Amino acid sequence: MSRVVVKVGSSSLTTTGGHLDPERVDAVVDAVAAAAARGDEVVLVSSGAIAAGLGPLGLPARPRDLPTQQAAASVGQGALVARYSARFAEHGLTVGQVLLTVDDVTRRGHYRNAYQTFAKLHELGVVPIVNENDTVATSEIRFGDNDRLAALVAHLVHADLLVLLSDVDALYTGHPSLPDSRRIETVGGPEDLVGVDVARVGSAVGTGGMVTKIEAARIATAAGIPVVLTAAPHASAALSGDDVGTRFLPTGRRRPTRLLWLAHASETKGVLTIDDGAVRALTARNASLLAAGIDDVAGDFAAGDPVDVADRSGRVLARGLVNYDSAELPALLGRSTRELGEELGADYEREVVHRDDLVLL
Ligand SMILES: Nc1ncnc2c1ncn2[C@@H]1O[C@H](COP(=O)(O)OP(=O)(O)O)[C@@H](O)[C@H]1O
Ligand SMILES: N[C@@H](CCC(=O)OP(=O)(O)O)C(=O)O
Repeated sequence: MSRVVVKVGSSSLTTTGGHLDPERVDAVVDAVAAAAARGDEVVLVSSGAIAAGLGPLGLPARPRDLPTQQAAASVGQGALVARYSARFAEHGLTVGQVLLTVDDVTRRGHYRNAYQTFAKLHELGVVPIVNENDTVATSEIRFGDNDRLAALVAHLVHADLLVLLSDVDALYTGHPSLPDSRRIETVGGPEDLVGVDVARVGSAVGTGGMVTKIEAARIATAAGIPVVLTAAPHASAALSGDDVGTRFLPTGRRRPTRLLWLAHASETKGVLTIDDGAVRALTARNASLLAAGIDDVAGDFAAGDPVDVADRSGRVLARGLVNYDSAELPALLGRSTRELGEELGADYEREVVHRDDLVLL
């Protein structure tokens, strides 16, 4: 038995007219249901909420402004899940909708919640259908794309495989419409992507094109999870382990889950610039970041927010969840923990970023 995260893009589920294409949704469901029948646990990360909401709202194209995108997502997500529920039910399977925002997976309490939700759904034999919570996500808190969301979910649920389904059957050396472009069968590491042209944009309804898929594959493979990228009609073959599409091999080992979210999912709210001694403490000794090693604070953040940690040249070397508000930090900079404790009370002896909340990049 293996645990698989399958991500399907907007262009594989909807018509150009902005409606769901029931036959294509059904084909994805049938492939997932067949894998579930073999004993696999599948999490489906499905885009398509915005694309499926266009037709019902009479919108001719994907709107540019956030409020209209949110409205379209609100309409389309319902239609999407209704169709999924109906088709999975024909296979005797129940689906559960999971809508995530960045906060759900970077804040400690929320993160545990998300993990437990997936664990319970699996225990109950439910197929989770995940999307970003587009109707409430604002521009600052958006994952940005579902390819990355799928990679992070794959890590969260300890998946053995991530399958990215798109409207193109593989990664090609250049845009697939160009005559010289060839299919890339295997990507063993970043060196295999040198010279591969992914610059041209994707479909009209999708968001990321190939760039976000490669980024998602990088996140998943770095965490030890292999990735197969192929077209939706090959879903069944990909889930059976056949040689289709492009396979990205693992390049690294699993890391603690919450820190992976922190490294890849969060939009940071500020920057702490640290001195050379603090750089050494963080990188060589895995130490916590103390006020004494901080030169400068930029941004507007509250305790608990994710921030970048940069050296004096401005290079970002770590990310962490900060323990103080941006307003109270400047008065603490450069001062020892003991001094702060004596002057301001024990509450000020806490690290600025605890090492458990810090991930080196
Ligand atoms: N080197 C490449 N190999 C494959 N596809 C590419 C490449 N460069 C750009 N693309 C484009 O990326 C598109 C897939 O991205 P996108 O439309 O965002 O998909 P989805 O909606 O499935 O997330 C393909 O249809 C293709 O036009
Ligand atoms: N959350 C958005 C999808 C965003 C997205 O990444 O789309 P796609 O590039 O088609 O995977 C939606 O459901 O419309």
